[in-house]
Parts: sequence; C-alpha cells; structure tokens
Amino acid sequence: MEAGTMNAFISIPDMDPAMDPKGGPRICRKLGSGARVNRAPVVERGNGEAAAMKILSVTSEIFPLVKTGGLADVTGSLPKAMESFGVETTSLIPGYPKVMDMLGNATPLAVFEDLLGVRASLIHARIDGLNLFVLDAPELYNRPGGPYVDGTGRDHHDNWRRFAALSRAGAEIAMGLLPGWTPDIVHTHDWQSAMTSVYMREMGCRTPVVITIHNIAFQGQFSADLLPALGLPPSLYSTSSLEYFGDISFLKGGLQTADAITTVSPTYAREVLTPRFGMGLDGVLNERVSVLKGIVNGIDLDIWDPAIDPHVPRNYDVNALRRKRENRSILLEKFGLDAPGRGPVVSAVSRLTWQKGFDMFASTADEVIHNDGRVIVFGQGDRDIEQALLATAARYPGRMAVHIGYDEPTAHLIHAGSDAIVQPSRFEPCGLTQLYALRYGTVPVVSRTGGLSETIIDANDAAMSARVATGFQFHPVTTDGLRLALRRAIHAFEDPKMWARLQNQGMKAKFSWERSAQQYAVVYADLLRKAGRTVRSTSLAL
Ligand SMILES: Nc1ncnc2c1ncn2[C@@H]1O[C@H](COP(=O)(O)OP(=O)(O)O[C@H]2O[C@H](CO)[C@@H](O)[C@H](O)[C@H]2O)[C@@H](O)[C@H]1O
Repeated sequence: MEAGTMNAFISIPDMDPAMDPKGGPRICRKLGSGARVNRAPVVERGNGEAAAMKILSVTSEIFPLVKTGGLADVTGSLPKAMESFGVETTSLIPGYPKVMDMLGNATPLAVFEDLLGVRASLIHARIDGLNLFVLDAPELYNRPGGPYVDGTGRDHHDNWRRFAALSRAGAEIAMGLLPGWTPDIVHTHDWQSAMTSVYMREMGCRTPVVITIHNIAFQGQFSADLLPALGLPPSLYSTSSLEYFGDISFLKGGLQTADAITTVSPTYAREVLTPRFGMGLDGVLNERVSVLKGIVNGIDLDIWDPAIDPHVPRNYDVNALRRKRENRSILLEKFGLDAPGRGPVVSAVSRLTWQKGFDMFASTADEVIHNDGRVIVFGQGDRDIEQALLATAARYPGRMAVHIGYDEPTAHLIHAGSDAIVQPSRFEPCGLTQLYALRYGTVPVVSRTGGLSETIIDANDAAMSARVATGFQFHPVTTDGLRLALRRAIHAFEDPKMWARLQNQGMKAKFSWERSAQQYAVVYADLLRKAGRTVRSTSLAL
C-alpha cells in the first residue's frame, strides 16, 4: 500500500462475547417451520482448534433496514438461511441515518482516524435477527436522500469514496482488525462492496472471497484519477486489474480479485459471458469462467406469506383463494379504480427502467383495458418511462392507475390483490417479483430471460396438460411479444378453471432458500478446502 494510506484505529473495546463463539460443533437452531437441526460445518484452525464457519458479508443494502431493490432482500434473507447450515454471517453495512437511529448509544468496536480521508467507527448490533457491523461515518452516510442518490435523484457526488470506504473497512476486518472475530470467508455483493477484495489483496490478506453479481449493469465506474485518493497504487490501472475503458471499475476489480464469482441464476451466469448481457465485462468473466457459478435466489417464506402477511387485509392460502378476490376490491379502491370488470387486474411493482421493460408496457397496457381489465403500476425510475406510463393511465381514468413511489406494504398488497403481475424485463439476473407473485397466487407474465426463464413455466399446452405451468413467457422481448403474452393471459383468465390451476401450481412451486443456501455453503466450503483449511460437517454433503 502507499505510505500514509493505512487507517489507524485507536480503540478496540472488548468484543461482545456473543461474537466470539468458542470452538467445537454447535447445534444450530432450526429455521422456519421444518424440524431441521443441523450441525455446523466446522473449520479446523491451524492449532487444531475448531469453530463454526464465519462469513463477513459486505453490502450496501440489507432488508429490513435499507432496501432499494432485490439486493436487500437477498442480503437480508441469505444469512438466516445459512444459519440452518451452521454458517454464521455478520453483515457490514453503511451507517445510513435510518440505521444509526436504531443503534442508540452503542460503544464502537473500533475507530478509524482516517478511513479514506474521513473519521469512522465500527459498531456491532443485532437487529431483527441479523448480526451487523455498522460503519458509522457521518461525513459519508449521514445525509438526506437514498443510499445512492440525493434528494433530487442525482448520484451522491462521492459514491466512490462512500463505497470504497465500506470495502476498505471490510478488508480491515478480514485482516484481523477485531480480535476474536476474523471471517473464514468474505462475501461481497455488486460494485458497492466489490473493492473489498481489491483492498484485501493489496494488504496481503488471502482470506477467500466470493463476489455475487446481482446486476452487472451497475459497475461503479469512476475516473482513474481517484486511485491516490482510494489509497491504491497506480499499478492497479491495468487491464488485468481495475482499468475499464479509460476509467476504473469497482466491479471489475472485484471480479478480478475474488476467488469465486456467483450470479443469481444459472441462466444469467451463461448470459453474462456474452457481449449482449456482459455489458463490457464479458471478457473478464470469460477469463474467470472456471470460478463462475449461478445460484438462483430464494425468497423469505416468513415475510412473503399471504396467510400471515400483515399488509394483506384478507389473509389467504392455496385453499382459500376466494379471500384473495376480496383483496382485489380493496386494492382497486386504494388506487382509485373502478370495481373489477370481466378481465384481470394486471399489476407491476418494479423499478421503472429500460432494464425492466416498462416502456413496452406503456404502449401495451391498453390490451388489458380493452378487455375490461384493470391496470396498476407502482414504482419509480426513469423520468421518461414514468411519464409514458402516466400518459397512458390518463387516457383510461378508472381503469389504469400509475403511482410513482416506493413502499413495502403497498408492494405486498398489490401482490395479494392482483390477478397477474407483469415483468417484461430486457434482462433479469434472477428477479424476485415473479417469485413473490407465485406465492401470492398471482400469475406472472414475464419475458424469457435470465432468472425469469428458469423460475416460470410457460402455460403452453404441454405444460398445462402436465399440470406444471405457472405463468406466461414471451420471447423475443418486444412490444409485440408482450402484447401477445398479455392476450394469452387475458384469454386464460376467461377460463376460471384454467386460471385456478395456474394459481395453484404457482403457489405450490418451491422457492425457499433451502436448496440455494446449500449451494452457497458448498461454494464456501470448497474455497476453504482450496485454501488448505479442513472443513468438517454433518449437515452438508461435502
Ligand atoms: N415501488 C416499489 N415499492 C416497494 N417495493 C418495490 C418497489 N419496486 C420494487 N420493489 C421491490 O424491490 C425488489 C425488486 O427485486 P428484483 O429482484 O425483482 O429486482 P432488482 O432489479 O431490484 O434486483 C437485482 O438483484 C436481485 C437480487 O439478486 C435480482 O433478483 C434481480 O434480478 C436484479 O436485477 C422486490 O422486493 C420488489 O418488491
């Protein structure tokens, strides 16, 4: 590292004893309703001592504390799912105002006098079952706006520093900043924490790192002039490191220095190897294809369950779909729409962006209206797409409502009260909305791309007669393709028996974390084995 760039920490009060599990196999508490009791995978340390596997997850969002999209859902639910495989995760997150408000007067574990030019401290907290290290750096995080943008929707001018500092703090923890708590594996997510492994390697830390690509469209591209301010040597401006079309890319740095790369579905793992989906990073990923793997996201069945969801006015399950219809009326009323007609209520809950394809829905929603259906769009995103959708809605008062906003309870109500959900993404690494829809008996109409293609089974004749269909897919991803898929869904809705079968099959589809969490556990264990650490387990087929 360059002289003067190491951070000095001035105090490390005693760690919370709960953070320092003593060695030996532990019995882990069961998760969810299944009666499973797993033994922890046990990592043999050099001195013959054994301890449960410890993961440091570094992330810019985590549900329920900070969420702008699916990343938070995954980083919030994966740690709980991993517990049932005996893997303990602690997540390092920025101390945004909302997070700091929940902490009260916690004593810092460590204080950085100069973390990329700012003073910061590290606080341990346990909130909503999540183990957290919170990076309290008021200069970086205590400001109005969201995690990435200011009140006017513009990127915070210093996002490079905000997320490099997060990554740098993660690297310090991996290096052994906190006596009594050193991770066996570091897990980073997207560009915001991708620099963790860059800093770790520069500091000589060989702890294995997994990086998960949730969305390769966001890459953390900044001027190469920032390298000194990032505390990194000029030599990292090279094609085999951070250099990216004349700039530097945080995500590229992470992809070059992590030991394993995962994406959130096997299809997307194949897609990112192509120029069309790789968005400039396909070359890097092709070079690293031997460590690339797709693991489909799971969903938190405790949070997304129409039978107990507090945001659903009439709770229901697969055996009481009649009650779902009551939610439909409540939903239409909330959005100021006329009572249901002959056609379906087709909704969208999404970022309204080119990725998500809602420009195409602006010109096809009339298909639903002309068949006496209702349309609800709830989300926010690109101004042009918002305007196009609002203009369409203005032509159909009482039939179509577009609300620009972001609100978790409303998202749940829409899933419960709609007949169908539309997700016409141009690319979709995994997609969670369609999974939530399935669980709520709401039939997804989706493009055939990425995770959408492997989580929804198109209602073609073969799939219907085999009783496995769960939704409607279209390809190629064009306005005509979407219109045709909407037409097919509207037609199916006219046959109540067929529709009920689709709902039934969707509600029974299995998208819990169990299988995917096991795949992550295998990735972790493989890395430890490659690093020469012995992993023993009775819960994993390792
Ligand atoms: N207006 C609104 N109000 C309330 N909630 C809203 C909302 N708009 C969207 N949401 C919520 O945000 C989440 C969106 O998650 P997705 O996975 O569908 O897409 P996203 O592009 O954010 O995630 C990226 O990361 C995830 C996680 O890996 C991948 O599944 C995905 O393909 C990738 O693009 C859902 O929980 C949805 O309910």
